[in-house]
Amino acid sequence: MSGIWGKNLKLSIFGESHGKGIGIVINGLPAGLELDFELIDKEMKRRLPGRDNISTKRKESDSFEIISGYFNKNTTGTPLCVIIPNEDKKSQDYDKIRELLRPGHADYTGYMKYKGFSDYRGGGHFSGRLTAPLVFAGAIAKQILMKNNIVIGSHILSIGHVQDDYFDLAQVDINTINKINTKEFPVINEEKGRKMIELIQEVKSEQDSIGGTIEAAILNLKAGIGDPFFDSVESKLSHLLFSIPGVKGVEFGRGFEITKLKGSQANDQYYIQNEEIKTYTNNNGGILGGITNGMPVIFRVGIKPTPSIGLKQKTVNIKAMENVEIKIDGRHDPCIIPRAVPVVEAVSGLAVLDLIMEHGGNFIG
Ligand SMILES: Cc1cc2nc3c(=O)[nH]c(=O)nc-3n(C[C@H](O)[C@H](O)[C@H](O)COP(=O)(O)O)c2cc1C
Ligand SMILES: C=C(O[C@@H]1CC(C(=O)O)=C[C@@H](OP(=O)(O)O)[C@H]1O)C(=O)O
Repeated sequence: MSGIWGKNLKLSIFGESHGKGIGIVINGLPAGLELDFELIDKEMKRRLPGRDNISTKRKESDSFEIISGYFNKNTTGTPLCVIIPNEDKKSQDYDKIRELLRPGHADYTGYMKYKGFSDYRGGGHFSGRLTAPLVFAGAIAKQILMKNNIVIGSHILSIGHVQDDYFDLAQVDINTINKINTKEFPVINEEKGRKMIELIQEVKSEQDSIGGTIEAAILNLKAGIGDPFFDSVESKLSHLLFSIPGVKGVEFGRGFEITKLKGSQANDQYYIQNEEIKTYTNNNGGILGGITNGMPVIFRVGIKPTPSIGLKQKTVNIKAMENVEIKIDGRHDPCIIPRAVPVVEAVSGLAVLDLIMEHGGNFIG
């Protein structure tokens, strides 16, 4: 069942973009955790739609209600369920095109899988809106990880061809992350950040959209976490990262660039610092044999241009079985990347928490 994920920490997401609400049930949280609502609010705001002129105009507050699993200001250890109401639905935009398949969105595949019965409004269950509950759950994971000194940070690495500086794979540290965290538009090179915003505004004025990449780092994961083969750290992270709508690629360390190197250039050579084993370089992104090696875990996520664009496109009417043209009105993100940054961090936190729980629950708390 696609809406359920996890081994030790189990997630079940539900809802549709234009239904009553969306939410998540989190199983496996430790009992006795006082939730950090300031952190949850902060993370939810980073993802919020309708917040600036480079995101969708749909205005949601993403205020949430915890239905179960929280009592007397503490998690109970039983399933924690949260609901986020949908407040700003404009379903008439979708009535007009209900039989026309939006190129690049999940209209056709969803129609085939659910035999035409799925809620098509606002992308239904496929909508990027369902990343709101993921951010809620991720904020709880981040809180638990932070107690254990594990920090996750990320920046926008590229929008179209405009490229930010890369993380220094072996040297990225808490100062780098803290500096990015203070920025509204999270980039290392602010000049490049301005160019990215200009590009998003340009494609928006052309009724088009643009894609890009996000680079993320997980700091202070001890060596020895993860498994070979099926539950490798890369597999666990990728599973959740590819669950984010619009994600088309994930690469670790030097990524595909490593294929162009010789072994002598690619291998991360060892040294000892303060009785800890480190590597001079971090081309493998902190993972060897599916297991953490104590260096920062670094990866990049590639996200496609938003499928719903205002420009005319060729498509079909699935009821009439006719070739037609489609022009999509409505409130769409001209670029998904800025709003996906907290989502990438959230799902990474959830994957890491699940991995760590595998290594003994007493690590948490
Ligand atoms: C935060 C976020 C916001 C998104 N906003 C939009 C949007 O406004 N319009 C749209 O067509 N797609 C948007 N998407 C992408 C679609 O949901 C996604 O492309 C679609 O469900 C098909 O899934 P796929 O691209 O993974 O194949 C968004 C995705 C995310 C993560
Ligand atoms: C509402 C959100 O984003 C939505 C994601 C989305 C899609 O197709 O993914 C389509 C748009 O929905 P609507 O047409 O109803 O405005 C976005 O606004 C959100 O992220 O909270």
